[in-house]
Amino acid sequence: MEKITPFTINDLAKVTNHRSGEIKFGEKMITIPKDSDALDFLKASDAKYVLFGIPEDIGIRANFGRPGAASAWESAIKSIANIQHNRFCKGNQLIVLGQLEVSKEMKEVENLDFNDIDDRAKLSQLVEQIDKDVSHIIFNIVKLGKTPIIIGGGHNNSYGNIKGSALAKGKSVNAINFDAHSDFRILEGRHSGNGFSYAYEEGFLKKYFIFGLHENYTSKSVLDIIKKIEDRVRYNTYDSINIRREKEFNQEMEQALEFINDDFYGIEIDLDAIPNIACSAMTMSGFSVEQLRQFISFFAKYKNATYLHICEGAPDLGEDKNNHLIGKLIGYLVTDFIKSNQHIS
Ligand SMILES: N=CN[C@@H](CCC(=O)O)C(=O)O
Repeated sequence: MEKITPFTINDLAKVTNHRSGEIKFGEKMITIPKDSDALDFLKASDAKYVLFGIPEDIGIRANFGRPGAASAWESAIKSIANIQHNRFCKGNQLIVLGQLEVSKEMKEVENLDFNDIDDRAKLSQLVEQIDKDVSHIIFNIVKLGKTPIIIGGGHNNSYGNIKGSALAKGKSVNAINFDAHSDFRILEGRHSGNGFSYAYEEGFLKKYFIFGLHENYTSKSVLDIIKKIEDRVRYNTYDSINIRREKEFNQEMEQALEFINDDFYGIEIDLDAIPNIACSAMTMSGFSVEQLRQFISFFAKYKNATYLHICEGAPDLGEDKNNHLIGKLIGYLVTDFIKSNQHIS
């Protein structure tokens, strides 16, 4: 776990806005004490959820996307620290582990150009390095029986989440992905558009359900590939649910659950499925924030739910005056997950 920059009690105090008569998450969340071994501390702690940030957008750069997702972690932790600790949700269920140390890599990619073949190869190599670190950290958290809540970063990190979970569980795992895109693109070198196809190909991902694909942004070749493996990879489309109303949102969630709930599963949330959220692939059409919150609440309430990953939000691509909103949204999603999951032992 040497690639983690811990989030200290002082860091937490700095982002918590104290108000008399109120108790904020930042006053109750648990941090790893200085000089203590993170794994030993996690093992001894009663808290079930481990919050971990991945402040990178290298996978997005390697996918010809718009950088900015590296800023989501800072925005999210500031918002989460200021959620009220009360009877509905308690801050002391959360251990703030810290963030993946990627500052050197982020510096290295600053001037790389996707259109240059050598630069592109370099970007993919760095994504592979991040994959190793993420899978190692997720492996350790899941192995201890804890539930990681991961704030990205690009959707390339689905690979490390799935691999780490599979290694910890000793078998391949399932995933449900709330996303406008399949991220099941060809194995052309790692980037944010092929985390699931690499995890599938390498035997870490067993069954995969993509919830709410945007028909306009899914290629014929990906649709053809998925069709051939429909015993293991299924999807529905946003257009068929919310536009043409051929399918019903709640029934679709039930069907997706039936598909993935035969084993451990990860919950993957790509914020580019939600309209007007600053993201690399920002959209004006998609499921509402309420539908996303209901989705997380629904899939979190089963014992097979192994982790939550929220990614691709990019406050740095948003309006200056309201760049706290993505963090605030992530705060809602994190607490929706915990509220629904906390009763499972
Ligand atoms: N994680 C996002 N993946 C999408 C991005 C699409 C885009 O940049 O337009 C994909 O590769 O399909």
